Amino acid sequence: MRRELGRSLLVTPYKTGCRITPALQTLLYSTSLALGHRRSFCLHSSPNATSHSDHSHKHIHFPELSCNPLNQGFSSQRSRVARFSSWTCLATQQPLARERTQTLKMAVTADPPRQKHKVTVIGSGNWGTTVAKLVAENTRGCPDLFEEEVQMWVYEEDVVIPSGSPHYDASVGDKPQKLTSIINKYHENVKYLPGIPLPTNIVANPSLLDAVKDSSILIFNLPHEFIGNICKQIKGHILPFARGISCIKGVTVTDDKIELICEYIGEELGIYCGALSGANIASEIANEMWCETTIAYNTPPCDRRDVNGAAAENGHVMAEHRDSRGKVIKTQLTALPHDYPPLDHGELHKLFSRPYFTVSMVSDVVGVSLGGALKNIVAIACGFVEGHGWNMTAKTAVMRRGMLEIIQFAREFFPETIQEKTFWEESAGWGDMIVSCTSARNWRYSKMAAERGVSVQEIERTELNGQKLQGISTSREVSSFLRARGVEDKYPLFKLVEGILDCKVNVEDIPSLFRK
Ligand SMILES: NC(=O)c1ccc[n+]([C@@H]2O[C@H](COP(=O)([O-])OP(=O)(O)OC[C@H]3O[C@@H](n4cnc5c(N)ncnc54)[C@H](O)[C@@H]3O)[C@@H](O)[C@H]2O)c1
Ligand SMILES: O=P(O)(O)OC[C@H](O)CO
Repeated sequence: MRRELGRSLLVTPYKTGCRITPALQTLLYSTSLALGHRRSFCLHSSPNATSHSDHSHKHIHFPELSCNPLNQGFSSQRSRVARFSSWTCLATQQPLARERTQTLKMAVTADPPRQKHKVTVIGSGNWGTTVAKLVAENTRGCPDLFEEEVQMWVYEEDVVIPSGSPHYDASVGDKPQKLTSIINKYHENVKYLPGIPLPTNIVANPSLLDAVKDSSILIFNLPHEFIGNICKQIKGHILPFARGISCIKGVTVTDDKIELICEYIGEELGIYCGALSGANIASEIANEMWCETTIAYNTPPCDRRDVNGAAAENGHVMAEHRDSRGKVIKTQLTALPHDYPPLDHGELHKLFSRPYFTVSMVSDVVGVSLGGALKNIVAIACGFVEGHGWNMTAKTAVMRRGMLEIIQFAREFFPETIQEKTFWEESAGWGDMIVSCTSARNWRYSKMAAERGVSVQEIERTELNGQKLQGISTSREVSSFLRARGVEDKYPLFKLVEGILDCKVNVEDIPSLFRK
């Protein structure tokens, strides 16, 4: 085999009986990715095969080759076999040497994807807008996979542009304007992410149903207390094969049942939804300061493609997908149609990763979701401790004990699938714990509350300009869930935070709680 890098030309040395080794397969595949084409051709290693039935040989994904003429001798629509006498490299439009190619057989197992994924971000707060920014940069950079335009649903508000803003218009003065109009006109979310220029392919949309229409990728990114209402509104109005990623840090507690937000979304909408979480401060990422994150996504069986990129099945299929408790989900998932590009770890990586945003793909939705949700309770505890006047040593003790309670919680309530290494190895684990207890909002504003001697809720109302502290509601939800099961004493730190929020416990009580 010879590869002329300068011309991006791939030439294969197939001769009669030539075997496609795993090493060759890997090289062909990586070369095809590097060339950036997505075609679903496969070559057969049996050069003398004359019919469909002969092709029980190894297939390779060989996307940058086209044959000429393409439609010669196909035996069926979905699995086509033909003899071709000339091959063309799509990247160079050069024919390949005849003697090297004339003995090849080719099968086309699927038409190349014709659709592209349309992406909608639901939510436009500090993190919602930041994620919309990085995703929009990527949809622009991957036009073969994604539609360039990214819809961002905005909870509409009237906003006054302050006179110090470069977007202040004296003729409008202090008259309130719609936040969506401001974002679409100035490409800046002046309320939730001021000072950050947004890509022009983000469209702020005040209509939730219009924003999600025809989108195959839904990114949920708003405070967790609003997700129930959002799901109610969009249920039945999204593509049946849409897939979700939840960037929300929280849990859903209903009828003494605790659910991961991503699974709650999946159940409510009848789709599959993964989770993104990590040590991520929105304002830093919006300023393109480097950080890491973790995405947990278990590609549903019905979406899996074969090695050539072809869909296993087309249309509606019964999918046996398992949830975080190891049970087959009740929802009947609709498979991603085969004329859409696949949606697996590789594609999600392309959608979210940026030079300043390193993405690690995993399958542990429990570890990623609980790490992100429960660390907010610990961050509030650290804020109280520091506001009280104690320093890093006390905070470190709180963080360590907090992590132990998170792991204990995961073991106790999601024993079937939790992978504890997520807490140690991923950004969604210890990474998020550290950043949240040293520089994020839950820590910062609890500290302020303790210093001023007022409640955190009051600080949220007066200081956060509409932003939310997820730790307050998560603390209450988790405590009520633990109490309903009679196990709250096994989680002294979680119990303590609820007690301080309710002004029933003081920070000074912390050491005695742990002595017990
Ligand atoms: N900000 C961060 O640095 C950060 C980082 C990682 C994860 N997160 C998580 O991302 C999620 C979203 O947080 P955020 O920081 O983008 O939000 P935010 O706290 O900055 O903003 C609050 C948002 O809620 C919206 N809102 C207010 N009332 C609403 C209603 N009734 N219905 C729907 N929306 C309403 C507001 O319009 C605003 O967009 C949270 O779960 C948070 O924990 C945040
Ligand atoms: O600002 P917070 O406290 O909502 O936390 C933001 C992120 O979750 C930190 O990773």
